[in-house]
Amino acid sequence: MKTISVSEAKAFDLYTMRDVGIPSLVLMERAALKSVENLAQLNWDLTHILVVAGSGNNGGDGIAVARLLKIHGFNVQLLLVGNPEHASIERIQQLKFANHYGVEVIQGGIPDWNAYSVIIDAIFGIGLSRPVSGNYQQVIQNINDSTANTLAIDVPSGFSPETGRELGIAVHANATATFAYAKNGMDSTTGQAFCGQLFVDDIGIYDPQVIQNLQNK
Ligand SMILES: NC(=O)C1=CN([C@@H]2O[C@H](COP(=O)(O)OP(=O)(O)OC[C@H]3O[C@@H](n4cnc5c(N)ncnc54)[C@H](O)[C@@H]3O)[C@@H](O)[C@H]2O)[C@@H](O)CC1
Ligand SMILES: [K+]
Repeated sequence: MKTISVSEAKAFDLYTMRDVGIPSLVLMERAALKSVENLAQLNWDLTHILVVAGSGNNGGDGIAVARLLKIHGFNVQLLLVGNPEHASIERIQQLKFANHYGVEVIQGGIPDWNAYSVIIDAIFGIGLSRPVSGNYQQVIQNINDSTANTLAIDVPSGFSPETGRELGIAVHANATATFAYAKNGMDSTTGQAFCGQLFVDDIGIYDPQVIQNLQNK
């Protein structure tokens, strides 16, 4: 299985948005569509879904997933974590889209984490850059302690694709929908323990070398 580093993943994202010109939101929508497709393939009990969204683009992916699930009539709720002042542009836009569809955003804490049959982990993706602490740590602990099945978006939050281990604490996902290519460390035994069943989803982001080869054909 081809695996890439975080810097490669970021470089491929940038190449796709800047050199190819596919907008970030388009990639985000494709990531959300694929994640919902993966969720449908898992045959899990989908009666009560919680999406936990961070303040970056991983959170943006998660909010888009919540919107799609809402449109399809699922009982889905959204918990926003992180500082809204630091929210990325796309994450703000995704919340606007979700509000248009009336996606329920939970204010305050979660009374019972075991009330959910599925938790979607969209806290951190490849932007994780330091050990998880504070409220994030508590939320990830709650996710791991809950009886729900967990689907991680792109990377289990807190898992470092650089080291293949957790940075402080990481989500133990039952499944992970990663985009473009598997990330380094995901194919190690620890990586598999954190990712669970791995889906590698094509969302239109490719290694530039692959594109060069096509152009030279
Ligand atoms: N436009 C794009 O680049 C795309 C990005 N995508 C998604 O966006 C993700 C990357 O998004 P971002 O780069 O916004 O980063 P993340 O959403 O992974 O992380 C959010 C922010 O958390 C902060 N952070 C990092 N470690 C932390 C810690 N330990 N405690 C507290 N805060 C911490 C960082 O400032 C980071 O920007 C990917 O994993 C993927 O899910 C996909 O939608 C594909 C398109
Ligand atoms: K995640």
